[in-house]
Amino acid sequence: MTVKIINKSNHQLPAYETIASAGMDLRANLEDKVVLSPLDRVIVKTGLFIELPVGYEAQVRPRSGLAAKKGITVLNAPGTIDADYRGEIGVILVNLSKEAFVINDGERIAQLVIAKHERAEWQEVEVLEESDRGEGGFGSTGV
Ligand SMILES: O=c1ccn([C@H]2C[C@H](O)[C@@H](COP(=O)(O)OP(=O)(O)OP(=O)(O)O)O2)c(=O)[nH]1
Repeated sequence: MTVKIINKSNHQLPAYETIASAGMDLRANLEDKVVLSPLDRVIVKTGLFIELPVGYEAQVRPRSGLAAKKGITVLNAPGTIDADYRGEIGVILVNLSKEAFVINDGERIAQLVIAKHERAEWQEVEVLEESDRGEGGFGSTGV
């Protein structure tokens, strides 16, 4: 599929032909580096703006390497980019390690996955059909 994108960042988009993975890496678009203290969070701008067709969303997901090696993840993962959003894509990073983390301009901080989603037409009713599980949840079957 084709998705319109405006790139106001200092960095080039990856060439489509070279992307075999589900996610396109998102790079930090910063004038100065940002120091993220332990348990601190920050919205990192990407300089990217997209226009998705209705029925699609984009998900901002963590990178496993940053998470495993540095304890850096996306706080609201997966962040949702709505089809009608025309603003700049931001990444909410949180530092779950015990050391400060430096985010440099151009650093690959997250990845963006385009996904189709259902559009539900909510049918308001008084009763829901019974099921084996019923209202049990949150560990009702044991830990
Ligand atoms: O990680 C994210 C999450 C959201 N957004 C942008 C795109 C999205 O379409 C918009 C709103 O996101 P969301 O619906 O998650 O935010 P909200 O807290 O419900 O705010 P709003 O009242 O703006 O909908 O913010 C991002 O740039 N990055």
